Amino acid sequence: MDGLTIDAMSVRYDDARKGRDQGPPAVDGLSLEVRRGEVVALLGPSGCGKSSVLRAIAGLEPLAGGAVAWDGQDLAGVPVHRRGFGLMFQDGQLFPHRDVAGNVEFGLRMARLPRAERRARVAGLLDLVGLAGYGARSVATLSGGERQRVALARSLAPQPRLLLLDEPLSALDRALRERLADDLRAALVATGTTALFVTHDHDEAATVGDRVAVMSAGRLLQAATPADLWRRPATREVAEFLGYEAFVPLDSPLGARVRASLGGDIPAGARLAALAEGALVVLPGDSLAEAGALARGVVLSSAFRRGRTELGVRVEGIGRVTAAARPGVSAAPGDDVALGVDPQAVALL
Ligand SMILES: Nc1ncnc2c1ncn2[C@@H]1O[C@H](COP(=O)(O)OP(=O)(O)OP(=O)(O)O)[C@@H](O)[C@H]1O
Repeated sequence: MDGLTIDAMSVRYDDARKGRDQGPPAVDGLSLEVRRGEVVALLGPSGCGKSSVLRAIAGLEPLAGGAVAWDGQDLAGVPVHRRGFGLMFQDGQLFPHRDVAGNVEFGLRMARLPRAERRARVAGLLDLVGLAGYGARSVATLSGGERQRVALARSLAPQPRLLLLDEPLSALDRALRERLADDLRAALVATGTTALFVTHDHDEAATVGDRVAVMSAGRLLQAATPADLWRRPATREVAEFLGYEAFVPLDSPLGARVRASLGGDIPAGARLAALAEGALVVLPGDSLAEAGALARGVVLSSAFRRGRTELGVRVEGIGRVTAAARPGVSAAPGDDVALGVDPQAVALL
């Protein structure tokens, strides 16, 4: 096997209050592979054990069970600095007394790379992360986003065989995070870097990762490409975590109408339709009889978000959902509306 193999990894912290080996482990028998050149996003809620997985891969945390291997070679007993892995954290942890180039160059000095080669590599990396010409700037004068770009260039500089990234964007504001997620992916792909990227944000995971591994309570729930994960979440828990907000049993009267609006394409064994935000669409006028209409609902709230009107609607048999309004459709709280379904935003479980 090429790249990283995590085989049934467990990580356990001693809890002085409960005594040794009490309670569930922080990481509980997790297996995952990251092939060479692949970027895998490890996605899960706060406290599910993502950072513990990274630290154990790096060798900063002992394994309570299982194994970590690189290219098929067990890393047990290999110290942190001999693993050839890089780490990047939420707060880039730059050296405040060095300028930008000095920060990026740090690992290359350690590796005793000749000066001319160091300079060339630093310039190339600053260009790659969108900071060409910033070399002589003091890091104290940089914005949060620029700092993380420097931190990325610094962790790419020694060409680690695996880069471990722990929520590197989570301290930034939303717009910046989205832009940096695109740039981060581009930099990893351009350098062919094998990477494991930890995040609690499903959009970020799908932007950065070739595959997304979903974790909950120390366990791996599913690993798949972003498109497969979104289309075929393995369980309701995965679907909920991806942002599916309502679930309709297919054998209910409402479920029958969801099936009808999806056409004939229902896999055997599907029991539940998961509706993403905006899967229900408010139709114009009094059009329950119109082809594609699904149900009626009462509008509870209305908000303009991301260029469209989103309505909070109460639907019998589902509860409160976020419905999108078709262009030209206006509805106010208290209105009784007809709803259709957007098949693209429905997954079957
Ligand atoms: N050094 C430690 N000592 C004791 N318990 C710890 C330690 N580090 C983590 N834990 C516990 O292990 C569990 C997993 O923590 P971990 O930091 O790996 O989760 P996470 O998914 O990375 O969370 P977050 O996104 O909030 O950083 C948590 O219950 C946490 O309280």
